[in-house]
Amino acid sequence: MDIVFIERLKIDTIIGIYEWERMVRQTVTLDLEMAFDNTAPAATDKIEDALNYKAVSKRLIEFVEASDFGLVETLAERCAQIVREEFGVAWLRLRLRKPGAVRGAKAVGVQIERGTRPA
Ligand SMILES: Nc1nc2c(c(=O)[nH]1)N=C([C@H](O)[C@@H](O)CO)CN2
Repeated sequence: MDIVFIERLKIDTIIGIYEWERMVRQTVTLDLEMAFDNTAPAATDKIEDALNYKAVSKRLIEFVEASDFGLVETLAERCAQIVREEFGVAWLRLRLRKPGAVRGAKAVGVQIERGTRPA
């Protein structure tokens, strides 16, 4: 199985369950591993045949910047849904970090896997 990945995509958004968190934008980061058969783009050298990581990144930035969820779980789930449905990704692993949310921790967050992992 091939993977196309995006590492530490930084996005500012409204996220959090506390009152103060509804009033300031905080940074989250996204790591994505997306299953994709890269044999076609490798053979044609055409971006149309590839899973375009720039296009995925732009779409997620647009979505996350406009969102205002309470839980990181909800935001992660919605991002995974967009990638799977709009970019035809059969399986993905997504890690959403919220740096600085807990004193003493470098980051907190969630990691989810969705879809069926190809052989
Ligand atoms: N499992 C979760 N726990 C917590 C979340 C969350 O989104 N998922 N959020 C918070 C607060 O918003 C926190 O990030 C502020 O410090 C607490 N626990």
